[in-house]
Amino acid sequence: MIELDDVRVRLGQREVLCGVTAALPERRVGVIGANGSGKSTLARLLNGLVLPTSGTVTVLGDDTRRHAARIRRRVGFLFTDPDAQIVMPTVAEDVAFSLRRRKLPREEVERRVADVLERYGLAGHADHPAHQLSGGQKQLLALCSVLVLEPEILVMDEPTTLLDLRHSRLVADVLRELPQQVVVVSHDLALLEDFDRLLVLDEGRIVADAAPRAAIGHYRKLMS
Ligand SMILES: Nc1ncnc2c1ncn2[C@@H]1O[C@H](COP(=O)(O)OP(=O)(O)OP(=O)(O)O)[C@@H](O)[C@H]1O
Repeated sequence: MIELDDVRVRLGQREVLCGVTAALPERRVGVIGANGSGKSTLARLLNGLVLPTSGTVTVLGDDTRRHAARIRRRVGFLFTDPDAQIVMPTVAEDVAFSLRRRKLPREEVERRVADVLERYGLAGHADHPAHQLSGGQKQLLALCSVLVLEPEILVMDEPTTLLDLRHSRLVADVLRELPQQVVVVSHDLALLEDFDRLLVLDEGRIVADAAPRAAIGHYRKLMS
């Protein structure tokens, strides 16, 4: 469960979020809105990467201001730019690196890494240099590196930007099947159309909060 209570975020001179309140128990929540409306900032609030200037963000019962480390362990975050997330030379090493703090036996790490790479179509690239993957493959690798940790909540900031139609569908299928709660910021309306709930942001405020059809209708009107 995620709860935002009158959250304001000021970055520099700018009020980026201006009093956002929402309780989000649904399994799949999407966030849409114009460029610069505050979507990424909202996403980053959910794992404590951004702290509210005022108001509170409560995730899995913890206030992000007080329990940032614990929240970061429980909330996986996928950035738009996978290069920001790739840290090791090869694909398999990069996924294994995510597990370094779990102190698992080497065979267990290898098994989990192989499983997740197989699941997302990267098994054939396990020993390839991570930076030589295509943009879409890098995005899948970043997803593997987050999911291997089995986070309780997954937050994704524009996860399909670099993906072709086939891989976008793969991500949509993954999101449909993942047991954990997911919050996805996206301009890819097709990805979100069967979500449980969509928030529409405009100039730092929630201007619509509804099922996808109604929320996307509101967003289209806003953009026309
Ligand atoms: N560190 C910062 N300092 C000052 N302003 C910032 C900072 N980070 C973001 N902003 C501003 O906050 C506003 C909201 O940014 P945010 O990235 O949350 O929007 P967004 O809805 O995700 O946009 P997009 O769809 O373009 O990714 C923008 O006007 C941006 O310029």
